[in-house]
Amino acid sequence: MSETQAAGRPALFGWEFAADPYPAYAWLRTHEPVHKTRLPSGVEAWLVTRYADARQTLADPRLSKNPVHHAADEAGRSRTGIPGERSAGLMTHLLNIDPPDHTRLRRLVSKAFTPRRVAQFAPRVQELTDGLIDGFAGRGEADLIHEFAFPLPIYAICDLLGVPREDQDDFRDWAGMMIRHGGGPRGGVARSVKKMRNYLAELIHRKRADLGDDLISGLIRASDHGEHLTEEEAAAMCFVLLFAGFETTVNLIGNGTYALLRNPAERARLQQALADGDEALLDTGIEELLRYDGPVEMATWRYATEPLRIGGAGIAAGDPVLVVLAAADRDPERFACPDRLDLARTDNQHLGYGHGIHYCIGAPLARLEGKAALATLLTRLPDLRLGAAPDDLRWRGGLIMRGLRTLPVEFTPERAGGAKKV
Ligand code: HEM
Repeated sequence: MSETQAAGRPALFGWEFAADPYPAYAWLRTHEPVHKTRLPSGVEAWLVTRYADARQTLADPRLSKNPVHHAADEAGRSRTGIPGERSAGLMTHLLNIDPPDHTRLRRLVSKAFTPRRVAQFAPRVQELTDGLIDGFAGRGEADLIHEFAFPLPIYAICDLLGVPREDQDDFRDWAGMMIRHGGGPRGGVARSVKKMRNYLAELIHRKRADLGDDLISGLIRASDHGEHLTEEEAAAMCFVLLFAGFETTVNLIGNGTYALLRNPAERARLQQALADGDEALLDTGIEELLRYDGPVEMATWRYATEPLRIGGAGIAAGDPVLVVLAAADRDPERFACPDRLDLARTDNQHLGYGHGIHYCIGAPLARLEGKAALATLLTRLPDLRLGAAPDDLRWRGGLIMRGLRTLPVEFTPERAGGAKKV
């Protein structure tokens, strides 16, 4: 790398970067596509920014998901995970393990996420979506993150797991603590994770005596039929479903709505298609919103188990590697006019759900929730508009996730429509 390139390299990880990281990623893709950086936490990691390299890296078995391969921590403790968690065993989950354990555990939950099984949730997701909109439709304004995007996925995941309705508000509070303090003061996160862990252990115990049709009961059945699933692994599974399925979906709804409000022509096109009863644009549109400004900015941590090369860069054994999905999905080598939002885009094999053996298991549920949320908002609140200037909006500062702290909106209450009969 020449001095001029180093001098021209834009700053990463500041507030300005959080608001719009795409110009910095475009620079990296061109000048240093595989770039070693020091993260705000002090950990050094490689950022992979080109689509072709990103896709290959996500599927490379020489990169482990197990933090014990992190060279910077000989004691085997992850400096990258949630604090206070490793000892509790909740971190021994799908995103932190490799085959054969990964293959065994993933097979156990994959049945819960077939498109057919997930489709059974459609009426409940629609009911939740309408109930939340009913809560603010008469007011003419709302914060769509806190009043809409945030509660929807948490209730949906609770239903999927089989958390009784009367306990779901506790879950909402714990999850809220995790989101609010993510990357900030650590005590709050550790406390809510501990509460969640204790609750899950107790729930698994209770379900054993009264099995139902939910995911936790399915996991218990599997463990009773010789699938070698320990109670700790079952709790870790519930935790990863919450952890991976919650803030991601919040951000799909938040970033997706924001992108539509900032692209009025595309939004009008989608609104018209929905009014005509044509859902094809919603199907391609949700994928485009994932590509254009997806919820997961970087895939989770990977560690080189041996020296290897990515896009010409030499990676040492033990080095952490972060695949920047947000950069790869705007790569002009792969996508025509990548910075343009085109809801009808069909050649759109984006990496928003990852790639390879860790590809998002919850994608069918996320699609269902994202489509219900956006279609219902645009249909019931036809003149929805931003309630703040874009420059006044703040983005969460975390490394992995990309999402807004708040999304103030306004609309005319008299024009708000009622819930569709399902
Ligand atoms: C729009 C919403 C979502 C997005 C963008 C998303 C994105 C992703 C991505 C990028 C990965 C791969 C991470 C990596 O390889 O480092 C992943 C994995 C995963 N996701 Fe999602 N996700 C979403 C929703 C969900 C939901 C709703 C659930 C479950 C309720 C879920 C459960 C999981 C799990 C368990 C994994 C780990 C799979 C494995 O390691 O085998 N996700 N997700």
